[in-house]
Amino acid sequence: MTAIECQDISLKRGKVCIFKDISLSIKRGQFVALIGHNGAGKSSLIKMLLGLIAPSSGKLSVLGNKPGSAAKKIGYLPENVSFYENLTVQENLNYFADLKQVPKARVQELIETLRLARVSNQKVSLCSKGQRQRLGLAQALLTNPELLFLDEPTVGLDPLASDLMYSELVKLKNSGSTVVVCTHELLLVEDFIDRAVILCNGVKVADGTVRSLSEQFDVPYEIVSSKAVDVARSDSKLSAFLKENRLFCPANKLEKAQEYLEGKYGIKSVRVVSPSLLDIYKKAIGKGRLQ
Ligand SMILES: Nc1ncnc2c1ncn2[C@@H]1O[C@H](COP(=O)(O)OP(=O)(O)OP(=O)(O)O)[C@@H](O)[C@H]1O
Repeated sequence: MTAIECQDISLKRGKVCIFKDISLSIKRGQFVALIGHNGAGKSSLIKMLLGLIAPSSGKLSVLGNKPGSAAKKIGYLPENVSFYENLTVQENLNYFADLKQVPKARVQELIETLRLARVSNQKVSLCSKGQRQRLGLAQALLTNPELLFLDEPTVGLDPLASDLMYSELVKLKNSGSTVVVCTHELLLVEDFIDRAVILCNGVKVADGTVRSLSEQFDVPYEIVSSKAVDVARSDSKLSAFLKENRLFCPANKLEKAQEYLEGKYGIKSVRVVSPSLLDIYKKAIGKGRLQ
């Protein structure tokens, strides 16, 4: 079952083409990062999937419906979330819970889970950035959404607060929901996602798992083993992978190289480090900018 299906969607504003011919299919239960440079079109794409803006051309469906028609099943944490500043954290959540016809017990549950209990009776105007973001997440999670969009949710958060946010998102994903997060924090997000979609100048330049993107953009894995580095120096099958005394192996040759190291040299269970999303991003964006 797909959560999001886009076919050749384009968005124009006047003469400006914000994005062009984007096709995207996201399965239910996937955790997807939408990444790209400033102005690449990420927020516009999310707004379109929420039904807040209409595409200029192309077809799209969200949870099997027209965007905007399954609002109760969809959560959204915008980039700049706003609240009733003179109401407390709890009063704000109660207000949104009433609007969305959600029982108050859910508000209490989220206050506990997202560690907002200490500030639940504090006015939002007095909340810190991190507390506001957690409140934003609580608001987005009120209906236990089947699909959740988050636009730069961890900007300005301390490392533990970011980690808490992503842990909650993984829990939501593990319960079967689809999570789409738009972010610049590649180092932070790479451990949590199933897949990355990279936009550049309004064009989708990459889409896949870290493994598949590593193959597509030729960003190698590293085999971290001093024994393997030693044997590679005098083995013509491995020496091409040596770079400054480190062993970098293309994704599509990784298993073969490991079998070879074990079979020929008895070097077992080497540590393998996958390429970072940042390295993949640099290559993908480099190619995208040349198009
Ligand atoms: N209503 C509009 N009219 C004209 N141009 C627009 C409009 N809305 C957005 N844009 C332009 O579309 C492009 C994409 O904007 P968008 O906010 O989607 O980018 P983004 O990838 O989310 O950027 P950032 O990472 O900076 O948040 C930008 O160049 C922006 O100036």
